[in-house]
Amino acid sequence: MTRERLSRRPSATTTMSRLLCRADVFSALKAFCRSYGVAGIRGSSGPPPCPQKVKIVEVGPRDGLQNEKALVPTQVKIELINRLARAGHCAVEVTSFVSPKWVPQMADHLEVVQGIQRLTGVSYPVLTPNLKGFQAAFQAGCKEVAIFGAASESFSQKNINCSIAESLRRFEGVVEAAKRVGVKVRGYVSCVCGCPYEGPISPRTVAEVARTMYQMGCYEISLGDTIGIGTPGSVRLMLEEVLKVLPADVLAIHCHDTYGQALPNILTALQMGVSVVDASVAGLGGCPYARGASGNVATEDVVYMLHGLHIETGLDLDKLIEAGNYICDHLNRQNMSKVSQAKAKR
Ligand SMILES: CC(C)(COP(=O)([O-])OP(=O)([O-])OC[C@H]1O[C@@H](n2cnc3c(N)ncnc32)[C@H](O)[C@@H]1OP(=O)([O-])[O-])[C@@H](O)C(=O)NCCC(=O)NCCSC(=O)C[C@@](C)(O)CC(=O)[O-]
Repeated sequence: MTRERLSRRPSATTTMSRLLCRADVFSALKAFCRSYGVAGIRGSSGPPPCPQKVKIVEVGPRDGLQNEKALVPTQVKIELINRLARAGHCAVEVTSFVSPKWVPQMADHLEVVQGIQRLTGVSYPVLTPNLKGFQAAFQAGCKEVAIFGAASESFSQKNINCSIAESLRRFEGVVEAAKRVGVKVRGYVSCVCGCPYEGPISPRTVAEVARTMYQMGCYEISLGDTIGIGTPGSVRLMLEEVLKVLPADVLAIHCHDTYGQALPNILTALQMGVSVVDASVAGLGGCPYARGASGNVATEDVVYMLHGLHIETGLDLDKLIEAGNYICDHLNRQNMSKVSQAKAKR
């Protein structure tokens, strides 16, 4: 070994202090992981139990656009949906068959479902709050619908103008009608980590509403942190309760990013066995009846994280970014995806 290389070697004391320093950081990380129940730091509790494949349900054209102030032209919505399907999505939620007085942005639901180019293997669910919405969606050729309930009484009243119990009665009618004609039904439960009107929501209520909707006949229950208030800690507590009554493989997680917690919350759900994630291209979104709700987690950011974890999504990130930029150009608004922003600067 040359003198120069020898002189670059750290002394035994330096090496020891570096190791000690690393040991401190490592045990701090392990303590953090234990207290927040995050597996995956080697030496704590083994490798992260994340699924190898994750299904992403793209909700941008519905959840993303329902809150836009200016009406988005129908042709732009159709082009967005087609681009999202071509990016590799297997599920794109396209619109809502709700009252146009309540959500004017979704009033063109019929034109949207009839205008899109349907790709084989892709499902195009729509929201239906009641039988009227279901019948219109079915007549328009929809093969999958979603009913949307809540774990908060106040939110249920504000969003669909009825109590939780009444909403469940209405949903029963929708699910029965759907079963008769072979239409698949997905269920949403909103406010699973908190409500904009009531504050904290009991995980037991979330579990109860989720179980009732599943037993009714929904094939999957999407748990919505409507105002993005959850943290990995509260998401874990909520999921622990839901997992007492439903298996992880019938659950999806639906996170808004109001407090910047969406990605860690999703990771927590994945580590608890959930393998379906709702996301919205370019981070569009918010609920018109949830004051303070910001956009959903950006699909591009979820895909970047999942691919970084070697988890398959079937999505082409570049095409997704192009779809996000396409809609942001039309809306004349900033793309909220951190990944798209970073790539734009390179
Ligand atoms: C549920 C209703 C209709 C009740 O609203 P209502 O006023 O109680 O309904 P109604 O039965 O008394 O009827 C009133 C009028 O609405 C019409 N109507 C009745 N039903 C329909 C229908 N399906 N489609 C079209 N029109 C309908 C009906 O025909 C009548 O028309 P009018 O006689 O006045 O001309 C209303 O509250 C509504 O449309 N709410 C939708 C709210 C909404 O879409 N919110 C956003 C989606 S939820 C969300 O974003 C959260 C989620 C899913 O992403 C997950 C998360 O983040 O947590």
